[in-house]
Amino acid sequence: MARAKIALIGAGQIGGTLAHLAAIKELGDVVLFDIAEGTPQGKALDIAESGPSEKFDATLKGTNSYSDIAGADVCIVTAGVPRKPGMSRDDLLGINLKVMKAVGEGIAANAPDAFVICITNPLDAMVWALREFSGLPHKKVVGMAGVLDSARFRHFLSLEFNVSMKDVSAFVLGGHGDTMVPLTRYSTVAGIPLPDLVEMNWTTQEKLDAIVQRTRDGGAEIVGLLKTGSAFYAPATSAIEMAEAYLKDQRRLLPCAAWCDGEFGLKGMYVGVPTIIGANGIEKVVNIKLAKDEQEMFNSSVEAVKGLVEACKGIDDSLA
Ligand SMILES: NC(=O)C1=CN([C@@H]2O[C@H](COP(=O)(O)OP(=O)(O)OC[C@H]3O[C@@H](n4cnc5c(N)ncnc54)[C@H](O)[C@@H]3O)[C@@H](O)[C@H]2O)C=CC1
Ligand SMILES: O=C([O-])CC(=O)C(=O)O
Repeated sequence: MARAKIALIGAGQIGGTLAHLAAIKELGDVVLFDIAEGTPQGKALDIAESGPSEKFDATLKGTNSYSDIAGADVCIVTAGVPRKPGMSRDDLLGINLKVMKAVGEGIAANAPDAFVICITNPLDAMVWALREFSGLPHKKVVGMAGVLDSARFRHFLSLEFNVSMKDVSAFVLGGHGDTMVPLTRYSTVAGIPLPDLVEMNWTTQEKLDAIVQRTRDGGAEIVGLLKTGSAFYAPATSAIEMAEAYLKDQRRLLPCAAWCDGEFGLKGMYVGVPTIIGANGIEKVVNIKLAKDEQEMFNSSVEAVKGLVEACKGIDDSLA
């Protein structure tokens, strides 16, 4: 069987890391696309030259031409601009919206059957705009954020409980911004929900609240440390987890920014919810029951995302 083709739109920090991970995991042949001349070609060659040591079978091609992504099975979009210290993700909306238009049209013309994973910020509004510009089916266009936010939550919890990250599961829903909703009730250590662990005196409510806040601020913490850009290793790993679920029809249950039309009482919008990813893309949005306080937090996150989508419509008439 021919290898899968993975197109990476944007060959910056995340794009390069995605290419490296896709090759090492032998998910398929990789095409790195960017408007910057030389960058995708240089990164593709550099990663290809790691192949003899790493012993992977995958070709890597860098390009500035959309025609090279023709027939891609998966497109992962990181094209655009990251934030710097002092900025919010929402400050990127105007500049990255224009990028989504070009990328959406490029994917529609060259890889209309692909499963498209958007990473560009502000995530929930950008995945919505990318879907609108590309015209691809909603179940084939999804945003990466919940896997990353949940991974950060899991990491911080594993430090607090001094247990393996493998035994910590967590769910972060809502928009990928300050209003994201880490769900403590649905997060566990080896199946034991976090509120029970507080009752067992394994941690305190204050410590748990601080971990929840650190999770919400997880992106900004890294931006503050790096100063010149934002996180890229964990974001790339998270998107690869989603791409692998699609390519291998794993039916993973992962939190993603997915199109909700009826689920969670929403009428046609993208926001972070639990999904099943398999060979058809988003196979299902898993409509979990939220407690009153969780629903209130989710509602305010939904309102924040709706505000960003309205802002996109105000900038680009074709989206209105
Ligand atoms: N959803 C999430 O959880 C996360 C989202 N991000 C976002 O991902 C995006 C990318 O981050 P990095 O890779 O660190 O940025 P980067 O600046 O290293 O790379 C972005 C690349 O996009 C390219 N680019 C710009 N306009 C383009 C266009 N029209 N077509 C093709 N390529 C274009 C640039 O030349 C650059 O190489 C940012 O918007 C960032 O905020 C970052 C981390 C997590
Ligand atoms: O914080 C940022 O700007 C990048 C991002 O979305 C993250 O790392 O969660």
